[in-house]
Amino acid sequence: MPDNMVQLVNVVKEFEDNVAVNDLSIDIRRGEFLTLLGPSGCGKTTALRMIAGFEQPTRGEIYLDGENVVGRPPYKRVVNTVFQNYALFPHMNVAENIAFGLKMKKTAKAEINEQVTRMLSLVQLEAYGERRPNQLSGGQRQRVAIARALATNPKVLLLDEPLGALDLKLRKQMQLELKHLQQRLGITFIFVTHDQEEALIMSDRIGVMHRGRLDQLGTPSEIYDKPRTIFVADFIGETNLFSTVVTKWDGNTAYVDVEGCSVPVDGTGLRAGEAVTLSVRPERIRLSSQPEPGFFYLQARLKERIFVGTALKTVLVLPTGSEVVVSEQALAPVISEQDEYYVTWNTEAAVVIRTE
Ligand SMILES: Nc1ncnc2c1ncn2[C@@H]1O[C@H](COP(=O)(O)OP(=O)(O)OP(=O)(O)O)[C@@H](O)[C@H]1O
Repeated sequence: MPDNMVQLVNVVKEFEDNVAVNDLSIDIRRGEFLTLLGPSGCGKTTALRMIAGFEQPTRGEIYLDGENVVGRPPYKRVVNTVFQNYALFPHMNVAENIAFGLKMKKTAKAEINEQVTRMLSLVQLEAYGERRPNQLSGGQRQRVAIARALATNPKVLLLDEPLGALDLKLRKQMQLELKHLQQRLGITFIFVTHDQEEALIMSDRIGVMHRGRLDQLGTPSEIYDKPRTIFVADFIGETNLFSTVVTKWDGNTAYVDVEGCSVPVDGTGLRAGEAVTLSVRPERIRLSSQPEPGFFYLQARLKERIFVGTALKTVLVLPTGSEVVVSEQALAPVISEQDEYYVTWNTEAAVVIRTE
């Protein structure tokens, strides 16, 4: 049994003169919750539709459970899809909706009934079998859509922005529900979203897509803490980017110039004269009213302080006019309000991104 449940090998999808997916290679493990994350138009839905069989790749191969499925229609693949708009049949009740795929497969009636009961209980809708979709809330409809997709026992469930139509509170609740459901079932989920927080919360691994390509594949903490491209650093969470040059290198530590100040960074793989970008998360920057002894500092002018519930965000302006954002826990002792501040950070807080 291959370890990888889904494999895309150099997959390209062209629509007339538009390249929607560009040389995408990705291995998705058995039982994994993998999210394809990226802004609108980056190609994530097209990638999912090719795995489902609704689109065929222009070039490249797609393997499901070890078998090349290019050219095979959706109903002959071991996958099922849940869409954002539920796509439930309005004239059928919940139980009939869930039974639909099994009926098409000519499953025996007793077995269908058993499976429908199992699925209703899985999504906690035991009492709703007789209802029509228009008698359900948005969250309940989406649970029916998930139950319907799981009823035929697919090896892979594909989910295309399935929580997009729900309000924020319900969406957060469903994120955890779906994650727990996936853990209980142990089947592979491939989830598509443009919401980075949703991806961080739910996924075992995230593939960040940008202009049809996979920019980075990693665990949520790898993607957040060690972004490999400027796009990933900027798209996931909030960050401060400083584009700079390595001025000095002594083996372990390199020094880069930020606003005329020599700032130490991890020197691994760098060389003097190389152009790099530093990414420093707002919560990793320290703000003080005096320079901290033993640390480099950048002097900055206060622009505004914004209270965002759990955090206090401070926007400062550096001498060259660029801005830096610092985020502190709202409960942390607030230093007195003044016009000038000093900002610094620990060496390991700055992620060095090599500029290509
Ligand atoms: N059937 C099609 N014909 C022509 N172009 C298409 C077709 N489907 C998608 N595209 C184009 O391919 C690119 C990728 O689209 P895709 O829907 O995969 O992006 P996405 O990342 O899922 O975006 P969204 O979140 O907005 O759905 C876009 O430029 C889109 O316009």
